[in-house]
Amino acid sequence: MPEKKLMELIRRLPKVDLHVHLDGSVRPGTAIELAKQQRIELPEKEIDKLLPHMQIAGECNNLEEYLEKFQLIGPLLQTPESLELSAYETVKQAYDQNCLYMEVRFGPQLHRQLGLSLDQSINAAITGLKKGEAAFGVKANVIVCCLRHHSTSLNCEVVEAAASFLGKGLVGIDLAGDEAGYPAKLFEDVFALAASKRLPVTIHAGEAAGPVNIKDAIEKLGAVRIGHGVRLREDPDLLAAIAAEKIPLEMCPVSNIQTKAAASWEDYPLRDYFDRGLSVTVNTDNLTVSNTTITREYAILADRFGFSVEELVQLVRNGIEAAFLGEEDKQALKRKLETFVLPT
Ligand SMILES: O=c1[nH]cnc2c1ncn2[C@@H]1O[C@H](CO)[C@@H](O)[C@H]1O
Ligand SMILES: [Zn+2]
Repeated sequence: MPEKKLMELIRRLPKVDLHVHLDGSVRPGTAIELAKQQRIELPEKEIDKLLPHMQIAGECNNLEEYLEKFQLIGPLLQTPESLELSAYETVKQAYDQNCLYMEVRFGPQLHRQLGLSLDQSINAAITGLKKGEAAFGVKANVIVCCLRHHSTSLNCEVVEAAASFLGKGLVGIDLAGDEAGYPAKLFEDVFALAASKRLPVTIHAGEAAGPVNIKDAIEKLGAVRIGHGVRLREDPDLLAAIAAEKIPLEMCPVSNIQTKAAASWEDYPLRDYFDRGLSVTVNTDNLTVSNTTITREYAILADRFGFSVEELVQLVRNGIEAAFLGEEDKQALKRKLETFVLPT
């Protein structure tokens, strides 16, 4: 199929995105606008020139370098208004790609430089998502991130705050940041607290470090989903266990190649994991930093890995199944997906 036709077909396919960071998805034009409003100096004032500061363009050697692209946006997202607007626009961007449902994550401790409380920052993100939900009909919930370089006490504060929003627009908790520098086992106390609050847990693991982090995320931190999990194949026994337990992997193809979680597309294990029956889901990670859309992610799978439309539909189904939603909501999403008519 010609590339343009394939892209349009995939854009029309109803999709979900369970792994997308708010701060990595702010449109560059919005960043310029936020800087103007808040009188914050940016290195460049035009979108084209600003982009390389917010986006992976050329070489990126590892996750650490990838995470440097978040530095510019941090100071711009310190007010309820800026968080709300970015959340709203993330839903708009998902709507443009015919996304039915999304879980948008961010680290509330990163947005307190001007004195916001955790509750205020979480509330702002939820308000933006719910306004987006009302405007565009895309269902959207928040996941909050603990950060690997933060102390146990800062992360426990996030757990406590998250618990008070559970079921009110917040659906889970995550651990993000520099995986190579801070292994999963350092966070047992934080996630024991999360378990006591019955917060659903997903953890970034097997992206910038080996499979032991995936194992620890599940066994020691109570993760019921894994962010990325690219390096799972390095432990065949663990891979078999995760397949048997149907623990979903939130894979983000474009980001996974940029961070060198896999050395190249030839070496990317998503197709292999899918064929082996793992619950593979497809997500974006960061719309701006990775310069991607959910359509682009699926198109790459069709183009490079020969996924048929039926197989792409199965990947969306996996995403719905893995969502932090109740059965009724999942059924409603599945019904919407089934209305998609395959071209003959
Ligand atoms: O792929 C990733 N792996 C690990 N951490 C990430 C990734 N993308 C973003 N963040 C981190 O999560 C924070 C909250 O959204 C971001 O500020 C960034 O530091
Ligand atoms: Zn991520």
